[in-house]
Amino acid sequence: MNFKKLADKYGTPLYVYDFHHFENQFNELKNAFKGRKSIISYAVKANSNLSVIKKFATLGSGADCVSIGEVKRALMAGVDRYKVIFSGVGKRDDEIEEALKLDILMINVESEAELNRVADIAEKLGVVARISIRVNPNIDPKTHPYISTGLHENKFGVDIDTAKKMYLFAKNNSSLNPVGIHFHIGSQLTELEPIKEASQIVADLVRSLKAINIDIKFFDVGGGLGIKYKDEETIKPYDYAQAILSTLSGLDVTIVCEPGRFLVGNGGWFLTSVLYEKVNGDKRFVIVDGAMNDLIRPSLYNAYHKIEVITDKNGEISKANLVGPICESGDFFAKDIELPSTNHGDLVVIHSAGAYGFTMSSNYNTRPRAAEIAVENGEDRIIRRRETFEDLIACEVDYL
Ligand SMILES: Cc1ncc(COP(=O)(O)O)c(C=O)c1O
Ligand SMILES: N[C@@H](CCCC[NH3+])C(=O)O
Repeated sequence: MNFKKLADKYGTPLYVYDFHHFENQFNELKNAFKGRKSIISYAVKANSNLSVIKKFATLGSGADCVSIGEVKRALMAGVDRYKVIFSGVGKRDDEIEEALKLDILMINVESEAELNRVADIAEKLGVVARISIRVNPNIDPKTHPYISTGLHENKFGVDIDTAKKMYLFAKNNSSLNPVGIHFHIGSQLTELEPIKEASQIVADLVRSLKAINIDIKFFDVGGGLGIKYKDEETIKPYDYAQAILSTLSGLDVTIVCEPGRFLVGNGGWFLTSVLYEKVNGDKRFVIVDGAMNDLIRPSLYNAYHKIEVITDKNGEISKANLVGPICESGDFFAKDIELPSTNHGDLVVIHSAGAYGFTMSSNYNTRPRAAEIAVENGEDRIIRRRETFEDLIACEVDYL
């Protein structure tokens, strides 16, 4: 990837995506489930650019969505409505209503109270709601606490006993059709055992539901597959699939898998340019034109992203903090890392920025968000133009 050329052509800060990487990741995971009925439903939250979703749609992907906005993005991008799932602990009535009207595969319900709302809204509309229930298996996924979701202390899903009650309620309600079951224990998972354990617990629940004539068709294992940011041992898709399949003996279910980060994380880079260097006491800072509003993962999770500096200055390498222009001390991409001495305008490439990069960006400090570029078949094209000041104030009224 010629980052310098792309930065010169489109300016910085800039997100660059390699669509071939996305395709390879998708195919590797899909092939891991070969021979079994499976749907890969891309978790749109990881990178919701319409062109990215469209790329996955053309590969046959479904979409895992967490707002009606994401559902609409998925459908606009050409995802088959019968591969769209709508999850989330706090769906509004209007979101549930719209999802039912759009006739997507299933609404993934996360509480008894929500199930009642879905039933009432479906009845009012005169439709039958296909639902799945998100089970919280109380398994420690061994990841960052902010992105752990499968423990009872997390807000997601319901415990097994509540899930059973909900399935019985759904079975006896003519506006509900319980077609699926779901779990998702966390993100950036690098250990297989917790996934297998969770899958076993949920598969056992499917068996006990079968015994009372509740026939689950979609076994949704969530997302969470981790990627290599630094030197992590990651889970191989084949081993992942085998671990899940080993829990499903005797069950005729379609496996639904909702990866986000695995598909796009390492196919994205964030490009930013050096503005200045300075030294405060004995602390060296390299200040760039990108900031925490563009890529918040280091500030929010202390996440590691590999940093590469492209410079022809032949200076010394020394420790520095790589920081942005935002008025927060938490605005950094890396702290105390070895960086070469730089010139104004040198390019800094931040790796593994394809997932939860642009989608978590904001306009803090009235900073227009970066442009996004797709690279495919040796060609680059813009898939989101850089925001302007006018874009940022477009919704503001009554100020004159
Ligand atoms: C329900 C659900 N599915 C899928 C994902 C995608 O996760 P990841 O990007 O870790 O694959 C998430 C986010 O963690 C999620 O909450
Ligand atoms: N935003 C997180 C992942 C959250 C996954 C969504 N449930 C990250 O950047 O790692």
